[in-house]
Amino acid sequence: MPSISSAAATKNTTLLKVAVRCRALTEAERQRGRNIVRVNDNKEVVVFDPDLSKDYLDLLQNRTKERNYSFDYAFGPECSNSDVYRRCVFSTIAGVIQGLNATIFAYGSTGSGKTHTMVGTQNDPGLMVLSLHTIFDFIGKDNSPGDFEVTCSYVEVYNEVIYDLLEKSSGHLELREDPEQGVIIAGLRSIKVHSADKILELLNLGNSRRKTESTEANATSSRSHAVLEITVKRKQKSNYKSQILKGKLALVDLAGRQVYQLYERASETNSGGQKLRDGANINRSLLSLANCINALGKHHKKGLAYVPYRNSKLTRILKDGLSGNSQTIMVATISPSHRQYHHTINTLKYADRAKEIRTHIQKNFARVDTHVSDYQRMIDNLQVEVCRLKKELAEKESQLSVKPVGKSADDELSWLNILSQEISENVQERINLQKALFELEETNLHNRTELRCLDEAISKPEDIENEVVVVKSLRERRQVILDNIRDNDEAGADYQKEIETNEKQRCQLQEMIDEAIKNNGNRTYLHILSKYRLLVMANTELQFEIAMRDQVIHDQREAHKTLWNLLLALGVDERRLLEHAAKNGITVEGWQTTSTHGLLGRQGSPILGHHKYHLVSSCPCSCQPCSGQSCTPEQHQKLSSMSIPGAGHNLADAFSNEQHQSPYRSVSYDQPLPSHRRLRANEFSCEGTQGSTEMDWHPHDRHNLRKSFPVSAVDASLMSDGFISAPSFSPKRSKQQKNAGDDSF
Ligand SMILES: Nc1ncnc2c1ncn2[C@@H]1O[C@H](COP(=O)(O)OP(=O)(O)OP(=O)(O)O)[C@@H](O)[C@H]1O
Repeated sequence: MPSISSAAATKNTTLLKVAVRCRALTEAERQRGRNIVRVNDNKEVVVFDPDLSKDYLDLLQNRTKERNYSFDYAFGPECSNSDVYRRCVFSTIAGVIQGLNATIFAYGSTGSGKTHTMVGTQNDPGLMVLSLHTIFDFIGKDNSPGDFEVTCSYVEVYNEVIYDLLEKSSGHLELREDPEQGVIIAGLRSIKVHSADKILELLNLGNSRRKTESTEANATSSRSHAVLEITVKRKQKSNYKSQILKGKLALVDLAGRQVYQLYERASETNSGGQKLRDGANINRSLLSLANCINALGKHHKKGLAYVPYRNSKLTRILKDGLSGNSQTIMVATISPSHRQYHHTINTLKYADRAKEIRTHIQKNFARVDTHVSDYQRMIDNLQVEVCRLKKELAEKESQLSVKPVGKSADDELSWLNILSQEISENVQERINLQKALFELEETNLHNRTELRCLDEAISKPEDIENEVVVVKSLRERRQVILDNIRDNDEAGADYQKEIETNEKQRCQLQEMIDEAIKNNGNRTYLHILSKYRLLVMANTELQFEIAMRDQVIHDQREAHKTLWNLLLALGVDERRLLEHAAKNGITVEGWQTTSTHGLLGRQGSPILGHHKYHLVSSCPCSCQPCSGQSCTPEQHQKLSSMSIPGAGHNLADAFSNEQHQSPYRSVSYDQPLPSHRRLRANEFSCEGTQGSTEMDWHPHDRHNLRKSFPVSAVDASLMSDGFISAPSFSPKRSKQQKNAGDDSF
């Protein structure tokens, strides 16, 4: 399975581009209000005080609510969608053809013009439509050798559930994390397209399925967030190599409602019932987005603040666009009406903060990775097995002669469906919360390290001459770090509470199942039900393991690349290095000693041989700064002995430094485990899963995985009764996993 990875070329850090677009007053607004927004010089936005009684003196004495902002671009009511596109989007789309990622999202209050900007109308097509035309224009004009493949997907996030807008009746889709591709939506259909017209057809189809509602502020207010993703793959072949460049464009139209709808006056929405639930979920996403923008905005000014991507599906989907590999453009839309003053200022405030957000851009190249594909295959097989069991279950249900007492077959089946869905959501939520805690700990680990360094520097400042000034600035930084640690700890405590709630919910579901089994005479039926349920959980667990394992592999690959580049930069004699490596039983694949070019310009990153990979990744060795325990003396000896000529480092140090970047490993080396991550031995009592889920992880990671998936008493009793077997991981799988584990740990 070819996997796409970012090229080894240096990452270019870039700032988020922010454009503000002010539409004209609508007819209704004109009747009841007046214009208080002015756009100057295509960059500046002035919002006047809506209170006309304020005068020049108030302005001088800073008593007015007039506000002034400047952005990368500003567009007034006279500008069309194509003006916005030409000036601030077009150049970014060109990059997508070259293998770069881009994200464009519209942000603003309800009725401010997000959908108009992103989707547009027949006469004034929006950014989605214009971008697609550009992509196909570029492809049509491209004369360089290589084939293009364009695919597209379109999803909506409604009530914190993801639906495929290109499927007639899409089920719930789940998010999965891949360290190389970022967050991906599992099971999402990606359709190959050959022309812009075809995508536009799909876009229209998807838009017709999108959930909208009529509000006072907007007759067709979007109730869901929509994400259109276009992927452009370009296969390049030459005599010597073939590679795939992959650019990705995400175009996002956020749902209506205000970020701060909680404070919104009732007169503006008059919504109730189901609408309130939608509103709460829309707000959850928008609030999370606003919180992420806040955290990212201060990230570069301040210390390491935790960015709460995990708090909503939307922010998880947008994570790459907000801080990863993407050139991102935010189009903040505002209304000029004086009645919208607070919404306008709120939007502009976030747009202003977003100007500080940094992302990086680098080209994405494909490479073949059999290691990950093995796992992918396992998941696929499990999914096939789940489908088969589902079918079997449905057939069994229809044939059942003995129905559960007091319930019709239909009732029973829908009960099963609801329960399965709830169990799946419960597990997903727990995984998400556990990951959030991992990340929080990682962030605070960095903060605490910096705090220690600052304390040392404050106690003995090196710059004696400027001591007062230096110590003052160190103290300020110290305070920022302390604030971040406190904020992160608070967020951690919240996640902890959520995990407890989630556990309680799991127990309730368990009780419901226990009850049903007690009252039900049909054991064959229960056999299938329970096996099905276990398989679903096993499948989810595998996905979690894969995500974590991939993360570690990814970090190690990065470490390898860095190390080899470092060696070359230091002028190491390649031949001597290879000889030395060979003497130590280390093989380096994909390395041609005759070449005089830099390593990564030649064949991509060399893949280290099996033995070496094992050594490197299992080496949280005792040399500084690592202080782990799992490196054997021989392994450590081998790594330490590989000193780099002319440099005061050795390989072990170089790898150790990189290793600390893995969010799943570093916490466990030198920090005591927080209470929520400690093993409770009796939770992992399922005989059947032992061995099958045994992984070569750091023990703490393994414990966490197991803690996330305690096997139920019901399953255990059914197993002991011989009615069900353990989650069906085959011995082959165990072996594969073990080998893979050896490979990477
Ligand atoms: N720049 C513009 N030029 C002309 N009309 C516009 C412009 N922006 C918005 N409108 C009109 O204003 C109304 C509301 O716009 P739109 O539906 O795009 O808002 P929205 O921000 O997407 O709202 P919601 O968040 O509620 O979905 C629509 O009738 C739209 O046609």
